[in-house]
Amino acid sequence: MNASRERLARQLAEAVAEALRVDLTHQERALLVVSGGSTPVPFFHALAAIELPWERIDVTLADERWVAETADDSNARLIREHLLSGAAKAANFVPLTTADATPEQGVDTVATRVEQLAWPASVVVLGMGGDGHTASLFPDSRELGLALSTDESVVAVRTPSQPQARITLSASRLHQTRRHMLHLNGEDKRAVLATAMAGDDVRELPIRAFLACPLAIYWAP
Ligand SMILES: O=C1O[C@H](COP(=O)(O)O)[C@@H](O)[C@H](O)[C@H]1O
Repeated sequence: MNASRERLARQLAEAVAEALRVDLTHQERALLVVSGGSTPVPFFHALAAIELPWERIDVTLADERWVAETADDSNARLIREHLLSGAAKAANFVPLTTADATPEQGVDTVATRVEQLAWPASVVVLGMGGDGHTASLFPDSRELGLALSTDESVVAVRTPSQPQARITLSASRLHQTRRHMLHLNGEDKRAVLATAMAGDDVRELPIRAFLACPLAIYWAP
C-alpha cells in the first residue's frame, strides 16, 4: 500500500476518533456513518486500533448492495472484517439489509432501524466513485431524484450501471451529521472532484450535494 494513503488513513482515523470523543462528552451514544468500497480499508484498520468507548458507538453504512452479508461485495462484511475488530469490536453495527428478497421490500424495516440511531451523526465519512457517485447516489440511478429530495431516511435504488440493487441513506439523512469527511485516493478521483467543484448539476455528479456541507477532504495520490 502506498505510504501516503496509509498516512492519510491514519489522519482520517484520528480525526474521526476525536470527533467521537468530543461528542461522547455530552451525549450517551454517538453515531458513525461509513462508506464501503476499497478506499476505506486502511482507515478501518487504523480506527479499529484506537481506544474509544466503543460500546457507546453505533456504526452504520452510507449505502449497501442488496446481497447477503456473506457475499464478497457486502459492505457489512467489509465492516465486520476490517473495522469491528480489536478495540472497535464492542461497537454496535447496524446493517442496511434484511432477509427480504429486494430492497423495496426491506426498505421500511431498514428505515425504522436507521431512524432509531443517535442523529445527528458525529461523522459521515463519504467515498466517491469515478462517476461522481457517493453513497448509492449514482448519476444513472432511477431513484436519484427521489434520493436527493426525499425526507425519508433510506431509499431502494436500481442503477443500470451497477450489477446489484442497492439501498442508500438519502441525501437529507446524510446531511444530518455534525461533520462530513470525504475520503478518496488517486489522480483520477481528484480530477472528478475538481470537475464537481467547478459546476453545480448534482444529478450529473451527485457528490456535489455535499460540497457545501462543509466537507473535509482527505485525499492522497
Ligand atoms: O460503490 C461504491 O463506491 C464508492 C467508492 O468505492 P471505492 O472502491 O472506489 O472506494 C463508495 O464510496 C460507495 O460507498 C460504494 O457503495
